[in-house]
Amino acid sequence: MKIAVITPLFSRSSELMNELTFHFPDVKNNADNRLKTKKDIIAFLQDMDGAIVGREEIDDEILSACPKLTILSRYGVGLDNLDLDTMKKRGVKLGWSGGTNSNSVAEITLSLMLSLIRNLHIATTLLKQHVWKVNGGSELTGKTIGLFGFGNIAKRVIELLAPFHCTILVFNRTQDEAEAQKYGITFASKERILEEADIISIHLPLTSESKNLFSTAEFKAMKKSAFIINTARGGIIDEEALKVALKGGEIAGAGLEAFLAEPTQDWELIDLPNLVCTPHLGGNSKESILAMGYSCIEHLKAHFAH
Ligand SMILES: NC(=O)C1=CN([C@@H]2O[C@H](COP(=O)(O)OP(=O)(O)OC[C@H]3O[C@@H](n4cnc5c(N)ncnc54)[C@H](OP(=O)(O)O)[C@@H]3O)[C@@H](O)[C@H]2O)C=CC1
Ligand SMILES: O=C(O)C(=O)CO
Repeated sequence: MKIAVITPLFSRSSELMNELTFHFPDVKNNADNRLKTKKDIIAFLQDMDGAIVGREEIDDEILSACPKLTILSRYGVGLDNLDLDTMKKRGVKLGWSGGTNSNSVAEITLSLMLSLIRNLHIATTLLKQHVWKVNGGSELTGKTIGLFGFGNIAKRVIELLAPFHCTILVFNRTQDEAEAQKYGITFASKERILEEADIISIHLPLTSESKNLFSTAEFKAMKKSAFIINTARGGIIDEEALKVALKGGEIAGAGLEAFLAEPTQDWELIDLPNLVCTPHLGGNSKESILAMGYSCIEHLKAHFAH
């Protein structure tokens, strides 16, 4: 079987590459990230039986040009870059690595929460400019947290928040009351969360329903003292509206880990003092790099064993 590794992130780990080539000796690797266009991806995938993909866009045009492909194993969790309908139509299987990076993202979410509420990002910036200004913010303990999504990452965030005794309100598509009791949360409407939350954190996939879920009206409905965090996908927050809200003091601050365009070039947004930001590193701890990779290899092994 010929396996393509499209995402250069996978081959950062020699352990993963060794394991993959042990099971599949015929591996083509995009280690130097040279696939820049759709044409490049098609040429790379053309003769392949399976592929490990990161966040590269794989659409109908690519799939129809690569008829030998029978599985895409996703190195990561979000599926917004894959045309799932076409994959189904063409009988291309999906290897999904759900949960493999949830602790990693949840820890970054907690870091962003603490940074925002205790002013760490602002204090760091000022001190590096040799300005000694003391503003220790508020404590996270006892605050009301609004989570959008109740999947693997949101549930891990809830577990990590346990020692902080927060009130946790959750907006989700489906509402399982037994799970709500288990996690000690309350399902709530978007409106209630906007009105009551001290920190909102987004853990939804990017879909047509979640695109621009947070825009001007939502920021106006939030408390002026509230913060918003997005570790999910750019596009769920309207970045133009966010800039206006952050500049105008409609909300107190934001934590962004995912951006509309990545790498972002929106320096007007990045330079805002009440923004704390990371370059989409949430799912990339040493531990999750291995967990995502081994999950991909297991998908390929199971698929080609049949
Ligand atoms: N920054 C990073 O490095 C990473 C970012 N991510 C992003 O985070 C997202 C969430 O990850 P994860 O928790 O693992 O995913 P899960 O699939 O475990 O959870 C997704 C949750 O979103 C809910 N949901 C889906 N669509 C809607 C909707 N339209 N309205 C309300 N709720 C909805 C689901 O509801 P239901 O219970 O009904 O299915 C589910 O609770 C990923 O899709 C990805 O984009 C993921 C990993 C790493
Ligand atoms: O798993 C994901 O979806 C990520 O964004 C990180 O790789």
